Amino acid sequence: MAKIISGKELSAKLKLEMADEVKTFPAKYGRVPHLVVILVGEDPGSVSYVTGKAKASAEVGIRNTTIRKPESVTEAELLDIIAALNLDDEVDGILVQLPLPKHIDEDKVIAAIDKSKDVDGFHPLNVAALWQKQPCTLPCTPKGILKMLRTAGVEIAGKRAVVIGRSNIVGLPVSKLLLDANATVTMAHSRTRDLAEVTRGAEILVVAIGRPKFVTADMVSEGTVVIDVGVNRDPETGKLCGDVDFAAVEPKASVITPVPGGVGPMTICCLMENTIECFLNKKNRS
Ligand SMILES: Nc1nc(=O)c2c([nH]1)NC[C@@H]1CN(c3ccc(C(=O)N[C@@H](CCC(=O)O)C(=O)O)cc3)C=[N+]21
Repeated sequence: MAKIISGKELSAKLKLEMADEVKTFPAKYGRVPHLVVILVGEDPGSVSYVTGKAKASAEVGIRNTTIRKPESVTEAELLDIIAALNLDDEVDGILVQLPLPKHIDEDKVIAAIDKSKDVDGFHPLNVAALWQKQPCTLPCTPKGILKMLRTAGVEIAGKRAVVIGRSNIVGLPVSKLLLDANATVTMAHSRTRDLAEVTRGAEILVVAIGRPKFVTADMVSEGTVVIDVGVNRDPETGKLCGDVDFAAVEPKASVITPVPGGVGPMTICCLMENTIECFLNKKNRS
């Protein structure tokens, strides 16, 4: 039987702690932190995530503005909105929900956000700072994963960690954080030969490839710590499921995260934390 790390419970506890802190801000700083989320289009997944972010903001006492634009919005219009938010002293965090429609250059939009308001940690200057071990805003999902590992008492130093997936938002940064925590990190992906052989060597396995129930019991060794970053629809049941076949893998794992209720809520929790950090950095600069 594995120990199941509940991201839902951990994030609830952390949000309460943040709410206590945010309560003290109006007296100290004259206002609470303000997060602006930009949502383009009507994708039900994106709408649901953005709703989750607004709900968490309310719980923590963070002011949340969601700007909704139609799928047809132009890149220029989006860049104008970001430029105005960059200049607005009452805005601490800017998040552009991804993915964006194909006619918009995502990299250009992310780079347009002021680094000091980049609560996602996606800006090239934040990415560079992460890889140079300089102070930076950490991307929310990798940050949440490390928090879960620490809370569960998982020792990282010296361990063999395997990360499946090499995206800018999860695979690459979580690999870097594990490396900084002194794990020996293998970055595996869709083109890795003998993937099961590689994953069987993992003591910590982080899965972020976006394929429902991709990791099966034969790919995991007894006692492995399994972190499931997937948010997929099960093609058979239509229910939310991870990249890991939880029912099959859980009995072999020592520690495992569920979907839903695992990494997802921690991602949102870290977004709240990053918004508070950006707010405090600004207040301490002025
Ligand atoms: N600029 C940007 N920043 C992001 O952080 C970002 C993004 N774009 N685009 C999409 C991905 C995905 N993501 C999730 C956040 C929370 C849950 C989450 O809380 N999931 C719940 C279930 C939610 C449900 O029921 O649909 C859970 O796992 O328990 C999932 C996925 C953030 N992302």
